[in-house]
Amino acid sequence: MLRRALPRALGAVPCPRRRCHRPCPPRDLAVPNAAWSDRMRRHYGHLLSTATREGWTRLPSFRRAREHRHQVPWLAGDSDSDGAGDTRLFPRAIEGDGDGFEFAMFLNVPKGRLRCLCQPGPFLEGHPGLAHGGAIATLVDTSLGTLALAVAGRVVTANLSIDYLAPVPLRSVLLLEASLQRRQGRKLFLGCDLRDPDGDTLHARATGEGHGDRGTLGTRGHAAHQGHR
Ligand SMILES: CCCCCCCCCC(=O)SCCNC(=O)CCNC(=O)[C@H](O)C(C)(C)COP(=O)(O)OP(=O)(O)OC[C@H]1O[C@@H](n2cnc3c(N)ncnc32)[C@H](O)[C@@H]1OP(=O)(O)O
Repeated sequence: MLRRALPRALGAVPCPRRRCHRPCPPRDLAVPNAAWSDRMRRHYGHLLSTATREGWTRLPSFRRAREHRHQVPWLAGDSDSDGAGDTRLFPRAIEGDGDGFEFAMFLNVPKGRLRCLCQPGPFLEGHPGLAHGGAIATLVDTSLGTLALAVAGRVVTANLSIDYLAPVPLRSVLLLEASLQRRQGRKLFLGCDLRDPDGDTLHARATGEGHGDRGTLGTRGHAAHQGHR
């Protein structure tokens, strides 16, 4: 009992597979794995190689929201409220490499932009062979949410609107390009396109609205984002 209680009391993360209760360092999931297609690897390599020169930062990505706290300390919610600690960040809930959402994000705060390279896996099926609309919405919400958090601090999604323009085949490669469009008080208005990075297909276009806490939005956001008002 002590073996289980002690790591939790110290804030250690139990092994996600529950095979042991030794602390596990969080694994960065936004890096190539065996399930990434050659196309996914090629685009990732290109984004990574040009990132620093063009002012983009690759964001690490972990299984649980709280594992992002050092990087995103203004995540809403209470990290103690998840009881036994067995939580998953929704787009990272499917554990098999390649089965769910494979994605890597690149952020450019001064420009108010985020890129998300993604490969939807077979467990995200809607119509046979095609990605579920809810899975696409998850990618959109996660991308717009991450951008909003980065530029403005503590923000939640108030509104999301998606035009689904062309079906997304499972295991395809997609590039989501998001940008902050404007700000109005505590509200952030964001938009994104989801495209085939090698072709002309625009799969989806979305807009989202994020709302900040009273008193939060405007301090961090003002400093980071004067150019986007
Ligand atoms: C590294 C890890 C990255 C993880 C990224 C994850 C990103 C995930 C992001 C999410 O999915 S967050 C989860 C989904 N969202 C929520 O759970 C939000 C739940 N809703 C709320 O908390 C509140 O309803 C909300 C903060 C959105 C609004 O509450 P307020 O108390 O600020 O609203 P209020 O009634 O005072 O209205 C303020 C203004 O907002 C407007 N408003 C309220 N709700 C709205 C709405 N839903 N859509 C658009 N506008 C809205 C309202 O009309 C009004 O406009 P005006 O100022 O012009 O009068």
